[in-house]
Amino acid sequence: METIIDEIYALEILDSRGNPTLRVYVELLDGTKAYASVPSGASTGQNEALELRDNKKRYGGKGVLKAVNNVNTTIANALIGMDATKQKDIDYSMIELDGTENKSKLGANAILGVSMAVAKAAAKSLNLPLYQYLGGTNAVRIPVPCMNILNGGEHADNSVDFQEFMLVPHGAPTFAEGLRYVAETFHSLKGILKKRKLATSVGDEGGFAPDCESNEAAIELIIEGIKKAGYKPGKDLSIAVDNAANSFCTNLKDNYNLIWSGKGKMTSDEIIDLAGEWLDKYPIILWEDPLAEKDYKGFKKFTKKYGDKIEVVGDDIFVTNTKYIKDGIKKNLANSCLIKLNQIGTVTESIEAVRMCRDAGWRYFLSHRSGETEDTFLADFAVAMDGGHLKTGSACRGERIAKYNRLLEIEHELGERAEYRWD
Ligand SMILES: O=C(O)[C@@H](CO)OP(=O)(O)O
Ligand SMILES: [Mg+2]
Repeated sequence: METIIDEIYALEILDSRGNPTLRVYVELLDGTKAYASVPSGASTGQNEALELRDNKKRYGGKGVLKAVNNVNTTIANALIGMDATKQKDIDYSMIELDGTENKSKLGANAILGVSMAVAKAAAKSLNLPLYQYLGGTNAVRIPVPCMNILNGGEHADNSVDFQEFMLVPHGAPTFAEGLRYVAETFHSLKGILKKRKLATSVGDEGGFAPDCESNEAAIELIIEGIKKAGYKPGKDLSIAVDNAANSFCTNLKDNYNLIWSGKGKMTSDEIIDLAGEWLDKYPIILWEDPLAEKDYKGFKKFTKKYGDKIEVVGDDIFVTNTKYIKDGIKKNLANSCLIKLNQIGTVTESIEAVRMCRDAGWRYFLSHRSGETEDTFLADFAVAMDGGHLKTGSACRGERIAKYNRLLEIEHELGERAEYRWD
């Protein structure tokens, strides 16, 4: 059969932070070639699948030659001869081959690279765009681009504790227009920052990283930017926040310390109340990781209080793992889950996580990592998963723009059939 895997090998390449990652190449018997590159996070959940690093001198211990070797030997030996269109069989063969709970033997980075490259090769061989191969003929919804416009926390060295402030162009008629709304606002915010003599340098995901007097000051700047660009906050564009609360919680449970903004120590209840004040004042429609990953009590309370009004997304708490999502659904810890392919390590398991959310009536939010490459797999995957929104950084970094540009291409290709809506 033509879609039989004939060759698999990996290379060590660099990601957007200048750290090593893997690119995996797959070749099929019919001569089809495809490759995929693996992203990497900075603010990670404790239960994420393991990213295998070399711990040697080169690249300060961050090399991935062990993972490359695992692809070139163990994984290649097992998968060559298998049918690339049998994604589930391929992914579960690797899971079995690894045999650990968190993919620590072969490395989730090694496994994911192969998983994505196999999907790309199969789609190419069948002459289907990747989004259609993975999502079927109904994969026509282009996700609302939640563009990260201001960075803090572990993604920037400024005085903002909350990691991400995103613009959500839900009032736009199409993806292309939505992208224009957010890119124009990005530039208008730049103008405001310049005028105030605030830094216009950017964080890891390309959002601005100025020193702000407080977290509130950051959000006020964004609202000013929206208005200056000629849009109505709450109508054309709203705001999404990712606290990434793990990064300012000393015990991952209930001991918060907002160092940079000077707010200092806060309890879980105080964070929840602060969010309530913000929700009264600002057009926020989505809040990710408002609390740390072990703060189940806080998450539950937050969702009970605000879950009717906004999308409450769990990232570090669920790590794209059905084991934790299932528990979260049972306990009503959130009403949405972030989906990051490398948190779990295979395409199949990411699809299973999406399916579990859908079955429970939850939303799911497709996401890049703060360390990325120019790979556009995520754009196609987001359309295939039909979740309606994705986050993949700002308007000024190539590795993020590659995904947005791919979505423009998909919208163009779908023409009249393309859909764009928030709900
Ligand atoms: O916290 C997050 O949601 C992500 C992506 O924005 O960051 P990182 O990849 O560093 O975990
Ligand atoms: Mg997050």
